[in-house]
Amino acid sequence: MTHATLQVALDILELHRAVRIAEEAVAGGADWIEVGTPLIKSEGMAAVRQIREAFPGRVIVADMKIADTGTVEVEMAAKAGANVVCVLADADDTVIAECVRAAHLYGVRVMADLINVADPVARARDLASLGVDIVNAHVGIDQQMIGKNSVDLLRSIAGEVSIPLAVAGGLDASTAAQAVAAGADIVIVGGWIVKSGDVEGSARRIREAIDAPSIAPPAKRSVDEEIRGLFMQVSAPNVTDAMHRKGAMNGLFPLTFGVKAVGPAVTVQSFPGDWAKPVEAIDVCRPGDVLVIYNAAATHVSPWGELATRSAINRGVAGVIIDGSARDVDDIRALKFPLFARACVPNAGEPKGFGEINAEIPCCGQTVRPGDWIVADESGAVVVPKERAYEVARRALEVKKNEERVRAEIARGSTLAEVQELYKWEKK
Ligand SMILES: O=C(CO)[C@H](O)[C@H](O)COP(=O)(O)O
Repeated sequence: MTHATLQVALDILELHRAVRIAEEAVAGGADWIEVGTPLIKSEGMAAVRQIREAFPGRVIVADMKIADTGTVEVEMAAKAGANVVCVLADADDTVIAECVRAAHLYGVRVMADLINVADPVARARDLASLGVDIVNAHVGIDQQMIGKNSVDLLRSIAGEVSIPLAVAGGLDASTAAQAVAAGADIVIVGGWIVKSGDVEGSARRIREAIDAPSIAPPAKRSVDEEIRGLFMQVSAPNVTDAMHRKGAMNGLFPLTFGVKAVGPAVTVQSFPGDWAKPVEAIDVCRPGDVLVIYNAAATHVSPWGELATRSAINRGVAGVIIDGSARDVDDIRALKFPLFARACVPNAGEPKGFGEINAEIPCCGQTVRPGDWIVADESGAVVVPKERAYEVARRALEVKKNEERVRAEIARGSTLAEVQELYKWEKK
């Protein structure tokens, strides 16, 4: 049976939470405890000291990401209680050599982090010959958001060096198992454990996956299917958080409840009272599209009603957003069709045929182009530029994951200000 080491990465800012989370992760089966770079930046070597005190018998890893002054940084981490100290693989050879010398002096090991290295195979060989103890096939959190994969990186270096291999970057139970099958000796997991609402249970699932890896081939999905799958898991607030509080449409209300609209936009430029283009646009939609209609914010006349909704359902339209009004809201609610508008008013207008389908439009304070992604729920609607849709969807899932652990801590009696140490982080 394989026994890879499970290293939990404490990538959080608050030391009091880090100790508790580490206890739960160890109870779930984590072997090594990493004091993550964000925790070191937030709390300094006090974090390494405190984790060492709390876990006297454990291997403690200090993710210093050393780029310069190798001796000083290895020394401070070792003296604080670390057994393994991390250096950037891309640091100059002089830095790596200094780290190795200092590590020998203080009886600790050096792990080199391949994040962003141009030629990982060649660099892994150099690192081994420079005396590094462990090479880490690491894809950073920002790189994960654009689809880079740490198991692919691990596969590229497996068998190229004889020192132990670690792997890190967005791993969950399934990818951790793949990593062990690909040759990982040390599996490093951050977010999937430490941001979880059930840290112990998540660590246990990873432990079981790496101890008895059963590898199901990942299902092949198009990028659009992946984006939709990700957006379906998150809320409109998660998405705007992921976009640094941008993208939200103003003045828009959900007119139907308990339903959500996710999909690429088909846009309509129309004029108050003229419902021809909004209705013609239904026939342009593919299943899963969201119809986004600019109707000049009119609140005295509706370009959309029940019959249009029934047509849209036939085409598989995922929802409708109107910078204007809608009518027949009672019937549309009964159809459970996602509809968002500024107002409801019973007046229809005339099908005159002015306007345009699939042109760039303004909508409730945002610009929407055909193919931009829409995520709309009872909090409102967010538009995501199509070029960033995958990245924003991944980041939105990170936002959601971050909230899981915070929610669990509030459920245990903490307040939000306590969990996030709000006073400490106020801008000075
Ligand atoms: O070093 C790191 C980020 O630079 C993380 O510790 C590492 O990526 C593991 O965390 P996650 O599983 O959340 O990716």
